[in-house]
Amino acid sequence: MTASTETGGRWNAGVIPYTEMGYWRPDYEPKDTDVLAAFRMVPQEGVPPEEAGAAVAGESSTATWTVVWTDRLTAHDHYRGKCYKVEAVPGRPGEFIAYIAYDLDLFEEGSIANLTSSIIGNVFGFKAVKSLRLEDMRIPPHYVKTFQGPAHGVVLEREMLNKYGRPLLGATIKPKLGLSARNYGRVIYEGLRGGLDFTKDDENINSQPFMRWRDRFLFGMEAVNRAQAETGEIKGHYLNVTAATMEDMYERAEFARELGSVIVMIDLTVGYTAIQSMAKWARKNGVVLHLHRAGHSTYTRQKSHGVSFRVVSKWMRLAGVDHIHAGTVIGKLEGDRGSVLGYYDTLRKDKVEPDPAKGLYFEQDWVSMPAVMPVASGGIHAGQMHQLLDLFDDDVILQFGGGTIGHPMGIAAGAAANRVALEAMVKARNEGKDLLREGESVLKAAAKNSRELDMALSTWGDITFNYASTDTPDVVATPDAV
Ligand SMILES: O=C(COP(=O)(O)O)[C@H](O)[C@H](O)COP(=O)(O)O
Ligand SMILES: [Mg+2]
Repeated sequence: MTASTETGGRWNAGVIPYTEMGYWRPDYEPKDTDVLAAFRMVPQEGVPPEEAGAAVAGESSTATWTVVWTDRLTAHDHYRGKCYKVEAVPGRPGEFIAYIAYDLDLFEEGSIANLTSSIIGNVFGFKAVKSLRLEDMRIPPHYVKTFQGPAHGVVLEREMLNKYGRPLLGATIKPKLGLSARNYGRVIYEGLRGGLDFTKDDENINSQPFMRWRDRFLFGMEAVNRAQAETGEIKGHYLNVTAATMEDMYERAEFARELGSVIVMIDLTVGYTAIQSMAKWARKNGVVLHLHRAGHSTYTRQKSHGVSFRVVSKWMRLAGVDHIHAGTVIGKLEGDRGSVLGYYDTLRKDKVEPDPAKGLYFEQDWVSMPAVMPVASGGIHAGQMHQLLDLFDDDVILQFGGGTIGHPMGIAAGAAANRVALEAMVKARNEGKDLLREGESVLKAAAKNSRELDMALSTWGDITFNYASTDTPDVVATPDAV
């Protein structure tokens, strides 16, 4: 391979191509213990795809831009990332998928920070590629087993809550910012007594001048306790403990636990190490850990550059969260059906098969690591209950912020509308009804006995966020069958 030295200086003119440094290995058979990655790449003009793939493999493992004296002081072939296949993406000229295998020895056990510093450390700024997207990874069981995984997981969470056989219901308190702690507590109480299982702080509620965290926790837990006493059900409010330092986060989480909260919340913005620390704290203290994926769209939304959310989902299951926002398909935020269902499979199944329609490139065996409860949230309402149950089945939290707190009859009525719609739909599903064909009539029949649901349907029944579907589906490449 000499083409990359003939590119007039655009890429590595005059230096040894990565293909010749041992990073292009079409003969290589990935081992069961290898970490595998599928990168979508658009090579720079004049850079052959094999050279671009080899460059990505090199920079994400051992290489620098030239051969160094010290290479031979290591078991170099063992440590090199190996690009073993490059495939053109059908119908997308100039786009390729590079498959790279990394030996397990390249990674520290149980560390997302270390895994990501390797795989996405420098390569996304590399001149060999115009753009690069990490589409999927295969984490071998040997590496999976070095992570704690979800603090509790779906099965244990249901035991803690004593709630089975249906999705859980939640709501994000709105307006996002500005409520005083006492009024905030009132909204929580109304939502929970009306029929929700959970209410939730929003991603940007931390400890602002209008409501400090301690007051939010006190009024919030008073509301939870009152609603529990009244309904006889276990309820929770996700107390967001996101803060500037680990010390602050631990202090807030400890206080939440002392007040008897079953759940605390963090944002993805706190970083991988902080997430892993909080997952350990959550398991040790018997408190469910909710993760809001705040900030993810900055690098997950573009289809040609960044990191797919299916990879972030994998990292977060390893890191140990119990809940993660994973999309709605039919709500206000982007996410095509195939890809979103792929995220849900990644979070919930024990063995995930490769599936091009869901953007899943590799088989992923979680070797009994507990499942993460996905959260469908963002612009959904009671009128979509049949679609939501059909899409996501039982192990999901359906979260309605505006769709509870915007109800014309009040917050408790908004919560009741969601609970009635959900229970009617679960019953219909259990009786064998086809949710997509018969769901709307089931909802209308249930609304005859519920003024709250009737009002929700007449207020929001016709709302569909069609503009969400203008996003390009996230699925185009042929998946690898390893
Ligand atoms: O505040 C909301 C939803 O409010 P509402 O229900 O009023 O639209 C959440 O932050 C979004 O769900 C985040 O998005 P995602 O869940 O996709 O990460
Ligand atoms: Mg929000």
